[in-house]
Amino acid sequence: MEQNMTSLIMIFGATGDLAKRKLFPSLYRLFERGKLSERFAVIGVGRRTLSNDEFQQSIKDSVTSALGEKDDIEEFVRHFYYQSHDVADSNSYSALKKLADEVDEHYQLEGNRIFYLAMAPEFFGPIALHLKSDGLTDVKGYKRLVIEKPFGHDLASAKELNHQIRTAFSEEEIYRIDHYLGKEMVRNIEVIRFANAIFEPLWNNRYISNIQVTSSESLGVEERGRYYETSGALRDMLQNHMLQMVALLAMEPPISLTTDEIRSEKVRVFRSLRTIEGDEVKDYFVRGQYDAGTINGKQVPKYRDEPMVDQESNTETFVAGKVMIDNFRWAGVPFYIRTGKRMETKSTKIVIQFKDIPMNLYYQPEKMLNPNLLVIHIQPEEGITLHLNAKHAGGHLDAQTVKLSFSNTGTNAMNTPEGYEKLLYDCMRGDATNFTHWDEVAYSWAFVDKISNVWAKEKADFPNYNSGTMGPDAADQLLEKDGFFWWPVTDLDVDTCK
Ligand SMILES: NC(=O)C1=CN([C@@H]2O[C@H](COP(=O)(O)OP(=O)(O)OC[C@H]3O[C@@H](n4cnc5c(N)ncnc54)[C@H](OP(=O)(O)O)[C@@H]3O)[C@@H](O)[C@H]2O)C=CC1
Ligand SMILES: O=C1O[C@H](COP(=O)(O)O)[C@@H](O)[C@H](O)[C@H]1O
Repeated sequence: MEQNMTSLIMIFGATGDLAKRKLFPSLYRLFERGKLSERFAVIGVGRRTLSNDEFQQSIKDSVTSALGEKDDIEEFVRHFYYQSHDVADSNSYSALKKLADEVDEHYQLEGNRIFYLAMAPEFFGPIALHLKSDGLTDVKGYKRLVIEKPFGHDLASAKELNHQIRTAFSEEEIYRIDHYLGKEMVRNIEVIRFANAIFEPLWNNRYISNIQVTSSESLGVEERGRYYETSGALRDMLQNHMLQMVALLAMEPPISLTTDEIRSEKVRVFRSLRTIEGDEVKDYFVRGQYDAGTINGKQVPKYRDEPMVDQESNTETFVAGKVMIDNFRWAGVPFYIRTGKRMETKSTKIVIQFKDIPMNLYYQPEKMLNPNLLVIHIQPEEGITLHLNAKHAGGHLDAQTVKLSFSNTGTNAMNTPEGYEKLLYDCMRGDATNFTHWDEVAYSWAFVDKISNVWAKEKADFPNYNSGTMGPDAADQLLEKDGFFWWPVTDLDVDTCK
């Protein structure tokens, strides 16, 4: 794999929220750890007028607010330049090219360029076309395009966008960000699965009864009402982050750990997703929208009262679904997924529930033997918990749940890097494994479009869950009718499992 860390990083949208909250602190952390070569530079692009000094000050502010005061911050920000540039204005790309060429020469960047599009998605296609037509991609080093979500609004618009960016960049040069793929424990899924003799033989429909993936947020839609109204939880979270986690949980072992091999196994999972359409949608998927309620003792408004949200909005802020993977390994095993805003707590967890043993010798009639669970804690805590049954010391032979727990937070708290830091580093190294390939995007949109098409035609009975709860009752009924229930995410905390 290429390890050339010498690069010019051009961030389009450098005055925006994502750049300030995630990208600049992540770049700083790479710098601090010595993972950026001395020969790197960043050109920030935004519409507003800023001098280089003002831009560098905004970088300092962003790093300080995320990571605290840093002694070497002046040295870091010296690598940053700013260009005021309206991406819709075809004439201003020549000034950008001139600056890029000068910076390239000054730092001897060997013509290596990363174009990071941290802007509203309607700009992605036009920027990519201009980068090519105005010669910014005409370099002797590598050129890579990092593109933020959402990648399209549906399959048709995603195809159109893909077509536009493919005129300027090859598939190998496109890094579609899914920041969940930068999370430590999401990356750990394949290691837990494929490096443990005790799990791999059991990882199939003979031993697993169901898998639950929850990503709950206690925050509401905040200031993103305009975007969210056109998106909803299905497009915002399920089409990308949730289905990516399902793919990692369900894929076959790759023959090697190369980008192509891992991607092709994930694509095979997407191809095996059972299509849910028409009348079936209500049997497999539940949508919700938050009402007012109380979170952490604080009263919060309903979704329809959030800024830039329609008073009659039909947008879902919660989605739960039963996903079936129709292949030899997973036939008959439901993957239940749910995600939503203004839920009880911020938590992303995966629960693998194993089937019951054929006969239970160790229970009193009123006690049930608990199923074995493997819990993968993605965030906020990071770790793994295995729920087993064992005898209490000194007691009778009655089985009790005991938990074997590994807490990543306990051993590694200060070193757990932000997902964006890892993904930026991967991109600089030329490792696209944890970015989404076009085929994954296309299959996931095809799956999601069938659901959104049905929902778009029917007015929902919203709001249907109170803020501070785990979603509408129908999400519980989705599992109850299969004889299951959602494992409560709060009781499964890795830190409480000693
Ligand atoms: N914020 C987040 O947490 C997340 C964001 N994303 C994605 O990242 C992308 C950016 O989001 P976010 O940072 O929140 O957006 P913001 O609205 O905060 O920032 C938008 C940026 O685009 C610039 N911009 C807008 N129009 C133009 C134009 N015509 N020419 C040049 N620059 C322009 C703005 O510059 P100026 O203000 O100077 O005009 C600003 O720097 C989106 O695709 C979003 O979906 C994905 C995951 C999380
Ligand atoms: O992509 C998105 O993710 C965030 C949740 O990310 P997390 O890392 O905090 O779990 C979500 O709030 C946002 O709506 C969505 O666009």
